[in-house]
Amino acid sequence: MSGDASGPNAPVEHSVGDGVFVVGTDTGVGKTVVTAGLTGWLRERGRDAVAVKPCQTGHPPDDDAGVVASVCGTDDAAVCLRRLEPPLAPAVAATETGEPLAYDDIRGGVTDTVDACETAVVEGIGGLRVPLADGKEVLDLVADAALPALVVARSDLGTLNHTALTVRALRDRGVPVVGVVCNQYEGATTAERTNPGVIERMTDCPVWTVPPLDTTSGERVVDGIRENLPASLLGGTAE
Ligand SMILES: Nc1ncnc2c1ncn2[C@@H]1O[C@H](COP(=O)(O)OP(=O)(O)OP(=O)(O)O)[C@@H](O)[C@H]1O
Ligand SMILES: C[C@H](N)[C@H](N)CCCCCC(=O)O
Ligand SMILES: [Mg+2]
Repeated sequence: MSGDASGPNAPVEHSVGDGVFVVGTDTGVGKTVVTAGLTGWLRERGRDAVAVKPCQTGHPPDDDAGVVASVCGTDDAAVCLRRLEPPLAPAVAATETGEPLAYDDIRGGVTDTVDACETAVVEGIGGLRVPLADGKEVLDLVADAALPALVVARSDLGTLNHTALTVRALRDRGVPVVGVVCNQYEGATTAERTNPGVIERMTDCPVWTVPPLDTTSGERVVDGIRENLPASLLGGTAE
């Protein structure tokens, strides 16, 4: 694996078998693509895996649960607990529209869904410090969900800072970090090629790279996650 990243066969300290919170260093880094591919991979292994979007803003056109359902070929693979139209942080979107948005309702919906399925793949909203509701942020929901976190990051210059800050914030709240995915990795620059190894040394996390994928094909998205993340990540009797 180029970039000194951990290989697809690397052992992991934390698996996603009992659920995982897919968090990002920012909005638009690839949380949904990774969530969709991981959920599809778990389901093809026979796991009762369901992706959970706690609150979708910018809806429509943004529809992360719909993307996961399309990749997995079934609406049963994803659930969206709340939708808001403004393409903003949830707390800001709710203020703009005057709609009520209660943190306890969001947290309760997430924990209910986590309890109701074998493997919940919960996707964050933007990055960790995004205002969610009632003065709480996405990071509070991650901590309350009591799941390990998988961090999705950009691969290019600038990601060292964002990724190290994100991992530090998770660990300061006692959230185990499964690893880091450097997404849309092409290795086209010295920064890209060195970033995975530097992130591993900065965070003591395994780092995997996922290349640009054909996101028009659900199969290619699942293939792209299965081929670049370790099977040990799935936990249980992963082959
Ligand atoms: N590995 C990849 N290969 C090709 N395109 C990708 C890849 N990862 C993400 N994308 C594209 O980049 C854009 C942003 O990805 P995505 O929607 O997954 O980000 P996100 O972190 O979930 O964003 P948000 O914060 O809005 O939920 C999308 O158009 C997606 O199809
Ligand atoms: C609109 C789209 N659904 C995005 N996921 C919303 C992300 C809010 C990010 C807020 C911020 O960090 O400035
Ligand atoms: Mg998303």
